[in-house]
Amino acid sequence: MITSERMAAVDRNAEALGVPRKQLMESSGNAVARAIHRLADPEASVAVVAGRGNNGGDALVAARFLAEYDVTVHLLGRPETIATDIARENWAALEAAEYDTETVTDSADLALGDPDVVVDAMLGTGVTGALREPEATAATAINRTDATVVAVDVPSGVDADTGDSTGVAVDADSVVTFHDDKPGLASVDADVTVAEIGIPEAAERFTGPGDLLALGRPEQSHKGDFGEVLVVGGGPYTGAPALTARAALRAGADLVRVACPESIAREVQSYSESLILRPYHGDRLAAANVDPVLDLAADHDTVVIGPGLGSHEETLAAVSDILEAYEGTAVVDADALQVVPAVETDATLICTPHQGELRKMGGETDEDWRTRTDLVVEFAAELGHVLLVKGAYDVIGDGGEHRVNRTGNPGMTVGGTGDVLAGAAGALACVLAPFEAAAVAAYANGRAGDAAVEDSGHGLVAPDLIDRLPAALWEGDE
Ligand SMILES: NC(=O)C1=CN([C@@H]2O[C@H](COP(=O)(O)OP(=O)(O)OC[C@H]3O[C@@H](n4cnc5c(N)ncnc54)[C@H](O)[C@@H]3O)[C@@H](O)[C@H]2O)[C@@H](O)CC1
Ligand SMILES: [K+]
Repeated sequence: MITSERMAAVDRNAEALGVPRKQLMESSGNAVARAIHRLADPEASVAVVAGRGNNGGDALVAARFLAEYDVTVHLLGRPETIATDIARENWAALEAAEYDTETVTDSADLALGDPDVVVDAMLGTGVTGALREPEATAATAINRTDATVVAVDVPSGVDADTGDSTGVAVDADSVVTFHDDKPGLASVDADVTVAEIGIPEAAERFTGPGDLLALGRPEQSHKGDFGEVLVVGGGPYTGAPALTARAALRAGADLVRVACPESIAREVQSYSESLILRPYHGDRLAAANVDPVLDLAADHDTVVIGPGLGSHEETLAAVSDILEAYEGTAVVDADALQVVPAVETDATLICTPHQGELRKMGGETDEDWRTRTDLVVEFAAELGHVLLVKGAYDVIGDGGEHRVNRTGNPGMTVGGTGDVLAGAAGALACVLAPFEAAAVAAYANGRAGDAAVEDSGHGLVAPDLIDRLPAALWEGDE
């Protein structure tokens, strides 16, 4: 099963892998035509009803694969209003080759006749709300025919994710859907065929630019759309929590506060004036700080706990107590990771170990790490949390899904890059589901590292990544 949002991401990733949308449209149209070959005898009459989006584009392609049939293509709307280049190109191809085409600008003008087959390609995953005109009238007209109705991707008017329809929807006999089944089709009373359209498996397995689509564009978001992050770190180390907090800010968080021992507050502040500190009593996290930190945590959208905390027994016990009582979303990094397996919590944790830390948590690693994503998925399931295991290939797993990130470079083994990643994950977890936040953070962090190496060669330091996070998250790669 794949949601519309994930489908759009995978489609974008396929494009980045060298398989552009127009190629996928060709495969989709071909698959629809093959379904018609199975359903109808040669010379049967086929009415293709195409909308102006890519769903319609699929059917415009299908028309070219139906030479044995008597095909008429009805385009709903003027050709100039076709929404995408690739659909428009396929319309132009039909026109140039003098296919039997009609444009319908007024719903009253739709003359379907009495076809043997109707191809419903008005709307697919791009539908929002109830069908408007001329689509609504066309849906009623389609439902009134005695034809076998073949819907492209989803019956028009049906929401691919929920199966809901807010008004009239096409009553299809059969549905040819692409790449993977859609959740909304479960409630549709029709034969559903899933057609492979040549999307490489890597477009789903590897993070790519499509994974960033869920973030939206910076101009669409406003201050307050992201969220507030609390970094709980520092003690024996002072640089780590500062890096984490600065990374969270650059990854979009509206506000980041650092809870650290008062003994190091001045030094943490010295890294950046923009950091807001909430110092707690003492020189390392300990039992007395648990309640004040929990109070602070309750006022934030996410918490990042671990960077620079050290592994003093008292500190680890305090981390356990905090995680047990906390109920929100937390990124757990560095020394704090080792307490996670024994912690019982209602919190949603994103754990970011490297392989050494993973072993310390009781997880299994393998030399051939790339092919052993199952180890991460299984251990994540055992923990009940999201795992982001850092390495040459980062593996992100949540017990069900997994994704592999291959951005980044050997220069990133330098200290502090993990702190940056944890901060980015904390910020992104304010706006994305935990698994997505972890995947996008890994992708962007690696991309920032790649950009840094490209700009200045090797000799990378962690702050180089921080400066490049906004571009890595919000700028296209074409
Ligand atoms: N990876 C993918 O996502 C792929 C998608 N493909 C096809 O592309 C389709 C999605 O294409 P699009 O994103 O262009 O979307 P659609 O073709 O589903 O619809 C977009 C158009 O419909 C209009 N519209 C939206 N809601 C409406 C309503 N309630 N009443 C009337 N008009 C409405 C929009 O203004 C827009 O012009 C899929 O369903 C599938 O058929 C395939 O070509 C292959 C790959
Ligand atoms: K459709």
